[in-house]
Amino acid sequence: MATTTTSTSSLPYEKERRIAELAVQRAAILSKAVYNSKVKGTLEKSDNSPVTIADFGAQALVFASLRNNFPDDNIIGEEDSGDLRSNKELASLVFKAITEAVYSNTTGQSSSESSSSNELGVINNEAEMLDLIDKGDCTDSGKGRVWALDPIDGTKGFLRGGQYAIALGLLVDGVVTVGVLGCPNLGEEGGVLLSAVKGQGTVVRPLTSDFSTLPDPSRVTMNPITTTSDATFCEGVETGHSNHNLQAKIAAGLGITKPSVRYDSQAKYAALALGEAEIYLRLPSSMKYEEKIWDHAAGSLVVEEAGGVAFDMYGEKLDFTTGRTFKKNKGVIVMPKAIQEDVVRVVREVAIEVYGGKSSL
Ligand SMILES: Nc1ncnc2c1ncn2[C@@H]1O[C@H](COP(=O)(O)OS(=O)(=O)O)[C@@H](OP(=O)(O)O)[C@H]1O
Ligand SMILES: [Mg+2]
Ligand SMILES: [Mg+2]
Ligand SMILES: [Mg+2]
Repeated sequence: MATTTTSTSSLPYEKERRIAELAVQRAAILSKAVYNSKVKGTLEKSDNSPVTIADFGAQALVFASLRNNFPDDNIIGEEDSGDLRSNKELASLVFKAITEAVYSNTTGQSSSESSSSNELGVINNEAEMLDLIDKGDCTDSGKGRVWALDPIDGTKGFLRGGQYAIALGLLVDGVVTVGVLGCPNLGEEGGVLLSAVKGQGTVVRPLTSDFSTLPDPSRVTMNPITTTSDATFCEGVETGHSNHNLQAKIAAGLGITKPSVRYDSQAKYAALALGEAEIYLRLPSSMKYEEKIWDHAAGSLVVEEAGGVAFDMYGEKLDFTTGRTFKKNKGVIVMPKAIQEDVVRVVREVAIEVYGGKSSL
């Protein structure tokens, strides 16, 4: 990892970055508390994917911070309160988890929390929590300021003690302008918090258990490789989310022989920004699946500001203007700028051969 210390001064989107970092850090503290408790409250959603107390609680906490500081902004969030309104017992467990992890005196964090809780927003009761969770129902991502939140990305990874991320991005007229990724199981003990503002680079800090503190940032840049055969892939763990056989074919085309790093969630983007790997490939297992914008907003900016690019599998820019899901993109490839031509050429050829051209979308 290449790091240099940066200094802070008044910059565009400074407040957005700071509030987003603190909000993600607070949600990370909650997620760790849920992981360490016996009750995870896991439910299966209609698409057969899991959701837990940590997903609902993190969404409520981050939205409390956004509503408190940027009340006019729109929000897109992965979760809604439907499953909690029909399961009062689970709703109470989510509120209890938030209260114990964030507001209770027993955590030893109450003094720092009380000084920052006004700024980060307080959730007073269960009804307020349920209403907050539903603030993420925006469907238009293309105009004005819209936050995109994945409260727990990689819920399966979270449940098995693997990688997961709390991912928050701010779109301004459909362009990702601020991106924050909290990765509690990545890098150093306690995890890392990465953030980027468009045009200002990417920084990393340790995630702390102190609600009001952001440790000093260090600048991060992707590994400056210039030859594809020097690259390591970062791939998903879940075989159903990405076509790993095709990825092997692409590896051969690029001369890549090193074993892939396998992580759940947007921790893959973080791994690239931190120099643990160089190429992230996500080829669709089904052309019917539309990628969610909250699975890529924060991560794509974190990588781009560290010297990379994020495209679809046809080598075109990710278009975040199409609502809650990508309608004009299939598959995602991420790499350092220096090798983008070679990677795009090889992936595009395979994509056209296997899935058909872009006109088939
Ligand atoms: N079929 C299919 N194809 C592609 N993606 C899917 C699919 N089904 C689910 N999802 C989304 O994958 C998100 C988790 O992605 P991961 O990066 O952790 O998966 S993987 O490890 O790379 O396979 C996961 O995010 P979370 O629900 O936040 O965990 C889903 O939004
Ligand atoms: Mg999910
Ligand atoms: Mg996700
Ligand atoms: Mg999620």
